[in-house]
Amino acid sequence: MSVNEAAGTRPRNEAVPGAEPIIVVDNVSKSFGPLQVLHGVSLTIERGTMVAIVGRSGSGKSTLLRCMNALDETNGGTIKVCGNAVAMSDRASVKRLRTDVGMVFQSYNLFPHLTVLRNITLALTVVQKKARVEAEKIARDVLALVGLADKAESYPEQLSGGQAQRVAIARSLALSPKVLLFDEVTSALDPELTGEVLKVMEDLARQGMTMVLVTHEMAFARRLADIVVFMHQGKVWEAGPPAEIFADPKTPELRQFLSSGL
Ligand SMILES: Nc1ncnc2c1ncn2[C@@H]1O[C@H](COP(=O)(O)OP(=O)(O)OP(=O)(O)O)[C@@H](O)[C@H]1O
Repeated sequence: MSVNEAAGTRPRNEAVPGAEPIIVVDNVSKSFGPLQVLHGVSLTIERGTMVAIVGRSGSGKSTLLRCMNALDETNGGTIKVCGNAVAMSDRASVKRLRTDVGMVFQSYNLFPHLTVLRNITLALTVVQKKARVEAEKIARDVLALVGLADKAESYPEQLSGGQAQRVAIARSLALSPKVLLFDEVTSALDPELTGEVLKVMEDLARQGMTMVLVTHEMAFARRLADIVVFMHQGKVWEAGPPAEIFADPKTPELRQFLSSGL
């Protein structure tokens, strides 16, 4: 099953001819009380690309991602997702955003009393009003996509952390999002489980899914991201293809970040 047929399979780190912007962040600021966390952030994310946001702890990476998905309100600037202006106060805009964007968090947020299959079909039947048979077909398809076809009847407590995170990814995929946001999805996992989640993300990227990830997995970003965004003190400090960002950092802040091994 292809997650984004229009983009198709292609090698990573290659520009998509005629790519269209899916997310446009323009001069966005965000404060929590007196603490200003984002300072005039601008960023364009094109369809079919993987963008990795990296930077030190507290540099505003997760806040930016949450603003893109209307989980945090901006204080200035604009964000458009699939042409839709994001505004937490506008219910229609948030509803549209929820169909266009899937988000996967560090914590898997699975319902413990529901099987894996029901965890995935829930939104399909309740939100998308699909018939149960159709919802289960979709759920089984996405479970196969993340390599967990045999876990449909399991309960979350019977899964490893890596499997639970793959179910969380499958649950997002089931809703056919146009873009997937990943917020440090491997940070809570042991190193041996991290690899299986990254493998699923790699497969999605190779199939052309538009993905934005906040990550500390620098080797993954270097190998697979089309664009790496380095955030520092609430600003986009440097952004570009991995070959530029990793091999030819322009600022001492990025050089220091890369050499710190984070
Ligand atoms: N809901 C909130 N209320 C108050 N302060 C917040 C809130 N969310 C984030 N912050 C603060 O905003 C700053 C940026 O946080 P953010 O989580 O965006 O950073 P980050 O770069 O993602 O860090 P990490 O890599 O540690 O997750 C931090 O100082 C954090 O304490």
